Amino acid sequence: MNQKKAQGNVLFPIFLKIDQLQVLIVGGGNVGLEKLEALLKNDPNARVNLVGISIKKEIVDLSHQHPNISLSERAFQEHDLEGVDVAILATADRKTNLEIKNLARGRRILTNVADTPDLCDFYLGSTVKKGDLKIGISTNGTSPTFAKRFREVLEDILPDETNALLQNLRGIRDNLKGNFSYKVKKLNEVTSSLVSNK
Ligand SMILES: C[C@@]1(CC(=O)O)c2cc3[nH]c(cc4nc(cc5[nH]c(cc(n2)[C@H]1CCC(=O)O)[C@@](C)(CC(=O)O)[C@@H]5CCC(=O)O)C(CC(=O)O)=C4CCC(=O)O)c(CCC(=O)O)c3CC(=O)O
Ligand SMILES: NC(=O)C1=CN([C@@H]2O[C@H](COP(=O)(O)OP(=O)(O)OC[C@H]3O[C@@H](n4cnc5c(N)ncnc54)[C@H](O)[C@@H]3O)[C@@H](O)[C@H]2O)C=CC1
Repeated sequence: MNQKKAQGNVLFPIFLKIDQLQVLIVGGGNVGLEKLEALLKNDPNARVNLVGISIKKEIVDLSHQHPNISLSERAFQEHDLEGVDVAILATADRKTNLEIKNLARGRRILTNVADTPDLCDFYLGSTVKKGDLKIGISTNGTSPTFAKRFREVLEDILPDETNALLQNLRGIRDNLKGNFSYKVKKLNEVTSSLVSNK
């Protein structure tokens, strides 16, 4: 058995500011569209350039609604990687994906190759959002369908007031005077009822 699978999920989660980073998507088909939608669902101001020999109408429509999306309807060219922080490869051609992945690696660009876990530097996850709260779900590539279903469960059970609670806590946090450990103690006190009524 693969050593990584034996250890469980060793992926390190981070939350990216994709309105400040430049994302490249290569491929303008169904998967390119899905990945673009995933980015825009998280941040409508995501900065994305999408390159595809042909580009689906739905992608063109999205680009009209989002000022930070640019489209290049042509084959990928190496200069498309200039200034790119994160790349998502979604052409239907494994060889093309591999070639672009190697060029991206040479530039130390973090790359996701749809459908090809072996070539990915990172995986996309399912995400749940309630105002300022965001939960990322990863199954280590084991079952994206589980990630999707679990997202739906969390979306159902998290009350809409979750964000109001977060904002109240922000208000308390902003008004607390004192050193770090005092603040931790106070914030633990006011939130203790969230965990003690089991
Ligand atoms: C490794 C990973 C790499 C990556 O793409 O980043 C990957 C890989 C693969 N996906 C495949 C298939 C499907 N992927 C989905 C859906 C999602 N896939 C996503 C992420 C990931 N998919 C990464 C791991 C995430 C994790 O750790 O769980 C989500 C979470 C995020 C997103 O893509 O935005 C999004 C749900 C978003 C949501 O709704 O919340 C569905 C379900 C559906 O569409 O309804 C199916 C069909 C059913 C099935 O196969 O399960 C296949 C086989 C392809 C084939 O057989 O041809 C592979 C390749 C392989 O496993 O070898
Ligand atoms: N991980 C995932 O979630 C999934 C991944 N996939 C895989 O993703 C790949 C793409 O699938 P689809 O979008 O459905 O295919 P598609 O055929 O609809 O789209 C492929 C796109 O890539 C473009 N393309 C091809 N060569 C190119 C090049 N050299 N430069 C720029 N653009 C180029 C085409 O013009 C087209 O827009 C397939 O290999 C599929 O198996 C499929 C389903 C799920």
